[in-house]
Amino acid sequence: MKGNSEALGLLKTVAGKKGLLVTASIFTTLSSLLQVVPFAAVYRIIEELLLHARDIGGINKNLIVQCGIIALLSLLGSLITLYIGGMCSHIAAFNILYELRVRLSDHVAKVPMGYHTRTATGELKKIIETSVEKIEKFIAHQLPDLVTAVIVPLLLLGYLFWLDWVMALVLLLPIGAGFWLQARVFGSEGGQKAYREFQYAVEEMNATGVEYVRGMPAVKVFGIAADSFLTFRDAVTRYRDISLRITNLCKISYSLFFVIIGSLFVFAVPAGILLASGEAGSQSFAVTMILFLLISPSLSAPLLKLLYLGGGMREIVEGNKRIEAVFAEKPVSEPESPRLPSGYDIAFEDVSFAYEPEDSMNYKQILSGISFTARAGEMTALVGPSGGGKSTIASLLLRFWDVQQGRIIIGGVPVQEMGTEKLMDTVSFVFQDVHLFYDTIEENIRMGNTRATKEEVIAAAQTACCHEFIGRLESGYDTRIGEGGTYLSGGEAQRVAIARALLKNAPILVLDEATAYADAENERKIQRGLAELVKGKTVLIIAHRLSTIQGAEQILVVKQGQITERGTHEELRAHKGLYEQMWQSHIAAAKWRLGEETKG
Ligand SMILES: Nc1ncnc2c1ncn2[C@@H]1O[C@H](COP(=O)(O)OP(=O)(O)OP(=O)(O)O)[C@@H](O)[C@H]1O
Repeated sequence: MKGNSEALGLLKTVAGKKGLLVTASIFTTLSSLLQVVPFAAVYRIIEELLLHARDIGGINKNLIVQCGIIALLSLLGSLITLYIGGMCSHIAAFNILYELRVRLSDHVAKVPMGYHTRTATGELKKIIETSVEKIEKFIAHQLPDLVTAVIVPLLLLGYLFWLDWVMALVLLLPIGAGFWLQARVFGSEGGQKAYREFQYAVEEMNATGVEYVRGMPAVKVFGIAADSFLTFRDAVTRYRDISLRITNLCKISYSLFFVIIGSLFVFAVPAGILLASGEAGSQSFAVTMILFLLISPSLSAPLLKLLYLGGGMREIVEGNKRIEAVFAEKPVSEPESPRLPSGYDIAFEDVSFAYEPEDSMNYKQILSGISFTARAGEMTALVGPSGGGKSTIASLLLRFWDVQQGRIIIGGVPVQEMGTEKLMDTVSFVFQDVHLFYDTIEENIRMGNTRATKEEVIAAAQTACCHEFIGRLESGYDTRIGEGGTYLSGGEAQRVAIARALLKNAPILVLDEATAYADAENERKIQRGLAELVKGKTVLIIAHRLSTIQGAEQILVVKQGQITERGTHEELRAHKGLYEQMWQSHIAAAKWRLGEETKG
């Protein structure tokens, strides 16, 4: 049943280009049929030659020329039909590939963030790249090859049976034995399990390899050599072990298959001699014998191809299973008729949340009973110890995850009922770790609003204090990030993100304040950009430096998933709780920094 549904999934993938694929199959079949015609022509020529062996002059030359022309034209026709079939299958394949990649990328952008946290980047990359690529290989190359590899031997065998069924049966026996040996290994439970393990080992090696390369700074800083990077090394070791196991498993059946199928004529010879002894002198038998010897190698080639195609098929069925698994991942739910918010107040009502489901081993309650209102046009700051749940609160507003209990409401409408598009239009997010895409600076800023003109992009960059450093780059706004060693400093990247958000101009702004870029000049510029950005918006800021949020209308202290204190800066200081302790540490740190600076 399971195998069937996988095959069905595969068929579904290719069904979209049915017309082209049927045309490809018809032309490839036609090409296979035409490949057999020269054998019939050769048969007629040999027959004619033997018939007049003692009387060369009596040979019907016209017949021989006709047969030769037929053989040539058939070969030419076979090539042309193969070309047309190949073109159709390639056009179908690249279109399917394109559609599949677009559908996959759209889908992965719609699934909850939980999926991305669970799934290694390398694994997803392999699915979108390699598994999809294999489908192209299958449709464009293997499907026509498969048609040829099945039809040509069937036709040739049919022809041989028609010529001499006993000798054809002698040839069929080793072919049957060869395939039986293969099926015994790869059809067995052990063989299939080994193959599945092999696929997982390849995937794991891919995923850990990507992580290893991405983690190169840590690898270098801590002096971790490739050999001691345990997960990657383990994955490579597992890949080697399973590859050796599979080689061991199929070495006998593979060698026997190769030897038997590759030397079919060897079986035709003794059978022919044995049969000939009964009909010595029969001319037609001699012709048949010669033809058997001629056709046997042509029979071997497509059968050997079938062996490779079998391996390819297994790979794409496995790859397709993974593609199906990505599609099976449920996207974030969308309302049937999205509702528009009537304002931009944010309200968290008794929100509780855990990243893992309750029955999971890793279950941990992250937020419990969070309730607050962030008013439109005001700044609400989230402060508190590391790991308290501040970023989690912010990401729930964007529906990176859905809450398990309670509601998050914007302008009177629960976020689930707004629809993702409207929600994303309503909220801007400036992350602590800014992600810049491999594109020009201009396009990186324009991501905030794809319809913005160049002038608007420049105006946003000016307000966010980026214009100056962009002007210093050789290609200005056309500089491609990551190309020719052009990378931005943390502070510069943060200002590009502010420019993006300015361009988007959404009424709600979530800011994850950067902690790392503390040099005074950068800090001043970031603050200037931010001051412009927050004007008139509902601002939810995750603050690490309390000085930046002193003026906030509301400060929420989040500790161990709960709001433990709330109020303005003055109210919280007067309360003399955790906020006051944090404030004192902040003052002390600021004094220490000032001391260091004056010393320097
Ligand atoms: N994707 C995730 N999957 C599982 N657990 C997570 C995930 N992200 C965060 N957590 C856990 O949730 C808890 C709250 O983390 P969160 O990042 O919200 O805290 P925070 O207050 O923003 O911390 P910081 O100030 O250090 O950024 C932590 O225990 C963290 O380990």
